[in-house]
Amino acid sequence: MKVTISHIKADIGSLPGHSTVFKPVVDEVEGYVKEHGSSLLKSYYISHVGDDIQITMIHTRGTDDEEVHRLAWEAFKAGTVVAKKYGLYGAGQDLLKDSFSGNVKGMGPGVAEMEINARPSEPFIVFMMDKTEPGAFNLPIFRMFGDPFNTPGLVIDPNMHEGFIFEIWDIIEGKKIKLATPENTYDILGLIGSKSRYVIKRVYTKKTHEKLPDENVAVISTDKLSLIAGEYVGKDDPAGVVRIQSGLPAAGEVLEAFAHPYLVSGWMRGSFNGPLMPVGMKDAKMTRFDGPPRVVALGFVYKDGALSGPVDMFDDPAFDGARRTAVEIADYLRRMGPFEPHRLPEDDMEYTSLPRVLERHKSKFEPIEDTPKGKKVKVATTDVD
Ligand SMILES: O=P(O)(O)OC[C@H]1O[C@](O)(COP(=O)(O)O)[C@@H](O)[C@@H]1O
Ligand SMILES: [Mg+2]
Repeated sequence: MKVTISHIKADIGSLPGHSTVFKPVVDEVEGYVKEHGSSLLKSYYISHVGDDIQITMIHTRGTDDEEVHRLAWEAFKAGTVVAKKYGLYGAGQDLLKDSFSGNVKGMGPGVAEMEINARPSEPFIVFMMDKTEPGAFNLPIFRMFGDPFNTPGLVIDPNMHEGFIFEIWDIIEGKKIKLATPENTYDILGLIGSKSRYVIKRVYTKKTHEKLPDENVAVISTDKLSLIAGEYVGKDDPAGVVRIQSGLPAAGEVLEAFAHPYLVSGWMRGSFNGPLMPVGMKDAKMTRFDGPPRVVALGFVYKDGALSGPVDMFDDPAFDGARRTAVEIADYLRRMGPFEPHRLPEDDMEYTSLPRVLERHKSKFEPIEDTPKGKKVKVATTDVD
């Protein structure tokens, strides 16, 4: 039986700054989905991380379905009315267009969706991040599906041993490529290490890919708000859906990818590198320096139209160590103030509000005589005999 998992999220207002959602707004979004979604959806779940409201929907209408996307859009619109009533900060922030036109893609909300042939037991985990960007998923998704030091199933389980296919998007030039592990491992890493440009969009199993080319096992939202709006309008806090078990990484293998709080771009004003802290829902609010960036994992099982769960997977003392390390890294980095590498490199700052500040000094720069002008050069590669 084919089903679609559609996860659509947006920041439509928060309090007191960009810390967390406001219950009456979440209730309004939930109420809208409940009232208007009954004929469209088999099941749904509303959650939130930081200032983003997250709608997980199960239906049989396929990806990019106009009515499902409209439902999410209108639910966010309804929530925005409540956010405005209470004067919440950034009310309606991610709804970048005035009216819905067929699909929420390119309109502000983030979307991660996949149409699957549901297995007899269909367990999956929804990961939701705040104060970071889609490329923050590159490292953990690679570790889950490509790194045997994270996922022993790649070595031990004959159903995983062949490896996986990664679909990688160049979100600056709008191009994509599929590369497979283990044979293209180094090339994949060569691309996805540049996480502000190359982002993993989907993962496929090799076994099913030829016969069922659309059947994916992981999908990430890759929407870049700044590229859509043409200016900085908050970060592009991403979400992802990862199917697990039975020939795929186990629940514990996908969670393990977050046990080391690696650095991601985002945090304060979308302009700083900071550690990604795995937290349970009770800690999914952004405080210190508007962060640190956080990730929540909700585990579900789908069967015959119904969703069981969720289980709040990072709400577990086993991740206390990761949280402690994240706080230590935050302490260390914060001492650098506005300096790189705590602050993002110059190229990434183009997508923030800094250019507007520096613009006023542009005409005051004077040439320095007799100084070679620096320009980026390509390093020649030497052929090895
Ligand atoms: O200039 P403003 O409107 O106060 O916005 C600054 C805010 O933007 C943010 O980068 C927005 O974060 P989000 O991407 O989660 O919306 C916050 O860190 C910061 O408080
Ligand atoms: Mg956010």
